[in-house]
Amino acid sequence: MSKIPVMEIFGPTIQGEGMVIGKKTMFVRTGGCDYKCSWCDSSFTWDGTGSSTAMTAEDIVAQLKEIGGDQFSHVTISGGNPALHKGIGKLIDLLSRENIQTAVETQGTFWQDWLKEITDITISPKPPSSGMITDFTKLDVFYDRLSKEQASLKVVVFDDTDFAYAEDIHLRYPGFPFYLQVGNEDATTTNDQALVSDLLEKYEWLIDKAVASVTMNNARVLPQLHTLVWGNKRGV
Ligand SMILES: C[S@@+](CC[C@H](N)C(=O)[O-])C[C@H]1O[C@@H](n2cnc3c(N)ncnc32)[C@H](O)[C@@H]1O
Ligand SMILES: Nc1nc2[nH]cc(C(=O)O)c2c(=O)[nH]1
Ligand code: SF4
Ligand SMILES: [Mg+2]
Repeated sequence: MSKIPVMEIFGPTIQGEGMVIGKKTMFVRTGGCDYKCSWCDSSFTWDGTGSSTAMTAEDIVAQLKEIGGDQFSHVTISGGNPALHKGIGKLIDLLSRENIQTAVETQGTFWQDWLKEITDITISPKPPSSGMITDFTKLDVFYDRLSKEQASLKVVVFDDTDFAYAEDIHLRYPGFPFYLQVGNEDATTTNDQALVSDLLEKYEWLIDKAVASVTMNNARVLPQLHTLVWGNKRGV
């Protein structure tokens, strides 16, 4: 049986980003990533500063229940890149048997067949400011294999170059619902007041960019809601 490296399990909280923003959900955060985004807000999953526990799918379900009780019916799997782990297929299976819906956050660099069984898939290709290079042949696979009802694209934007990249992504994959997300430039500060005021300013900037762009006529522009509420706190 293939175990899953788990960094943290938390919730219930609300999904703070993307296609199911506001939805009550539990989170399972896996360890390991094939990217190293310059601004990653979860770098402890891959830079050696955090530690993971190898868990079976059954262990994870048991811990979700221990922490969340019966106060949840949706589980979001994030990371790191959860799509590195084959064993998540079993977890999806166990959760769906209990009528618990699932969501995944991934950058779209690795395919797993279990992705087809996920209710809400957020694919988040990375713009130039991340320092990562997009392999479009890999993203094409996601576009071809996933239904337009279950998946969406979300691009985090820090500057004008990122916005132009977001336009390219949206134009290349017009069938997927498209989300723009405000980038958090300081994912370590504990000065919540300054952070929130800065993020709201960036949100207004991103709204203005989207409003002025014909390409973005069908896009949704979102903040990271959890950051506005809890700042950079972990496990919320
Ligand atoms: C931590 S990642 C984990 C999942 C997967 N590796 C990915 O990037 O899609 C979850 C989401 O947080 C976003 N994110 C990471 N750092 C961020 C930051 N500093 N500001 C805004 N969003 C960020 C990512 O783009 C992604 O959409
Ligand atoms: N509330 C909340 N919403 C989130 N949406 C995506 C998250 C992530 O780190 O992947 C996240 C997170 O860590 N917390
Ligand atoms: S792909 Fe996701 S988890 Fe990996 S470094 Fe980038 S933002 Fe962080
Ligand atoms: Mg996060």
